[in-house]
Amino acid sequence: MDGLESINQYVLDTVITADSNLELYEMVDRDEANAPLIGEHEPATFENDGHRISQEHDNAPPSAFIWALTFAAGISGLLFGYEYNSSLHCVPSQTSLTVVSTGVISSTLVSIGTDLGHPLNTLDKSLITSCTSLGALIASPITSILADRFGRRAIILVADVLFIAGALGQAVTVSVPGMVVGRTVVGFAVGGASLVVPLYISELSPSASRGRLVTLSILLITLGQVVAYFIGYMLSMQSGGWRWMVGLGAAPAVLQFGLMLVLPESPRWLVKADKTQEAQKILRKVYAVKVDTIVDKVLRAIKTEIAEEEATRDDVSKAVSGNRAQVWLASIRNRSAEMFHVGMNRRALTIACLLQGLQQLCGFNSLMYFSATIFSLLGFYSPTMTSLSIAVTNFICTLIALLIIDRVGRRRILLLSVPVMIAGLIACSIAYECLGRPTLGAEPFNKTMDPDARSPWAVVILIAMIIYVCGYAIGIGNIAWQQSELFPLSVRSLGSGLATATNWGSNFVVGLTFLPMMEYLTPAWTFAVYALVCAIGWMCAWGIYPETKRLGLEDVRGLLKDSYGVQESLRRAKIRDP
Ligand SMILES: O[C@H]1[C@H](O)[C@@H](O)[C@H](O)[C@@H](O)[C@H]1O
Repeated sequence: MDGLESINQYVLDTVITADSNLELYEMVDRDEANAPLIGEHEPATFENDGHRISQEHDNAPPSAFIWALTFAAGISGLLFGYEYNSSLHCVPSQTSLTVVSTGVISSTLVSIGTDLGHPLNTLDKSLITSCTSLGALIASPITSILADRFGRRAIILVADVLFIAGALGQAVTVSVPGMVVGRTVVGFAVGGASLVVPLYISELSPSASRGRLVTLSILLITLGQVVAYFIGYMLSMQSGGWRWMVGLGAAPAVLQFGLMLVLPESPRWLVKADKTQEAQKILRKVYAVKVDTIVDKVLRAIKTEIAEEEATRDDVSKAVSGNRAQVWLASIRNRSAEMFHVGMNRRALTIACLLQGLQQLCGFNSLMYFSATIFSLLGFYSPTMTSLSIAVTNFICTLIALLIIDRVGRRRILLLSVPVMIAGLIACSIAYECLGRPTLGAEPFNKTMDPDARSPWAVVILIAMIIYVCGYAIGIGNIAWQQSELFPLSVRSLGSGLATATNWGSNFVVGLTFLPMMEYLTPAWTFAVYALVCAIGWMCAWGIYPETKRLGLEDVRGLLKDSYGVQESLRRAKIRDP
């Protein structure tokens, strides 16, 4: 047995023979902290008993407790999808493109009309539709800091209160400023929840089902979007139906608030907050085990990670003194410095921002929100139903992603699905071109087509859009939200917050540029630009996104220590999944 093997053996022995007595963890000293963790750094560990233990556990299905917890936390996703979509159903968009289509059956299902004191002008409409994304953009980095200080669960509870206040505020408002305030409050809730829910779920999930469980919360976003269509459609005949539409968002938030009161905090956050006993209790429920071997292993890995982080922090940052606020501010400064100065954290941030940027800059949301308009311009009899097919496809394909993500792997799914998106976009672009510029080109882009004169190319566009949505939903639509697993505990919340802000920032940019691009660049070129964005994103992901399926959260950082670890991750994935 050489030196390395004996260290591994030592680690294994400690893990295998450890009883549940937590004093063991108080013994984590520097030497132990330096030893490679099971599954980390050294390939040899994958062939020994440690791997067997972890595989046995890995293959066990997630416990009923963790499914229930994920559903409860995922209600935020439902709210995110529903609330975000509902404003787009209530407010006609600001350009002639939609104004014309409202005359047909438009994406504007339940219109505000003059209910806010006067007919909405362009500025009102822009403010109402954009303040939610802006609120989310501001809230996500701030929330990331608060989630470290107060815990993940506390943030979900606060987000629920904001969802309720924002939804009710919008439902009763009689003025445009009131609506803008309501939507901004909802934006804060969406920003906070979209960051913290995947973070909370990934910190609670067993490694082997982490991908699936995080994807469940994304599935609920897509369900929220479908529900928004249905409710909008059902309320479209009633005057003031929009008030019900936005106000209904409060109901799931009340339910989630109640559920979250009885659900536990993230065990990783608890260990960091020196509440190891509590963390151990939660992990036992998560893994549904009577014997503590796996629970001990996970706890030990978390403790070791924290010990390693402490050891690498310089003395100046450790020696912060002053009142509580000063210490807190200093710790935020230190964490930000750690985020950007430590290579492994910087690499994690680059990957996470790349994926979130790609998720939005590929144009998906604008295409989805304006699909009814586009379909009415293309001469479909029922554009609302046609665009509902897009939302339903998004939901079904996210469900497929949920079923395969932990088996096929994030990287592989992403690299296979982005080309499908590109194919769909190029087909859309060509079909628009073939449809002929005089009808849908730069000048009369907003001219509605007579259904009887509908060209077969319109059907090609519908099919191509569905292909694009399939690629999106199976891949980047949910893979970007696996972001939290890339970061070590000390910067996990901050890193996820910055990546989430990249998502909302890009969402905002696409929202602003989509319609001008459609009008001035023509639809064909707009689709071509999105295809180019996807191609660039694919190349970057191919170069820097490692495979993380089934790796423990504490193991992922080992991959990014000295490089992006793509080759190493593929080698490990092969060993884990021969
Ligand atoms: O992951 C979600 C999901 O794919 C939604 O359908 C989309 O609207 C969101 O922007 C995205 O973040």
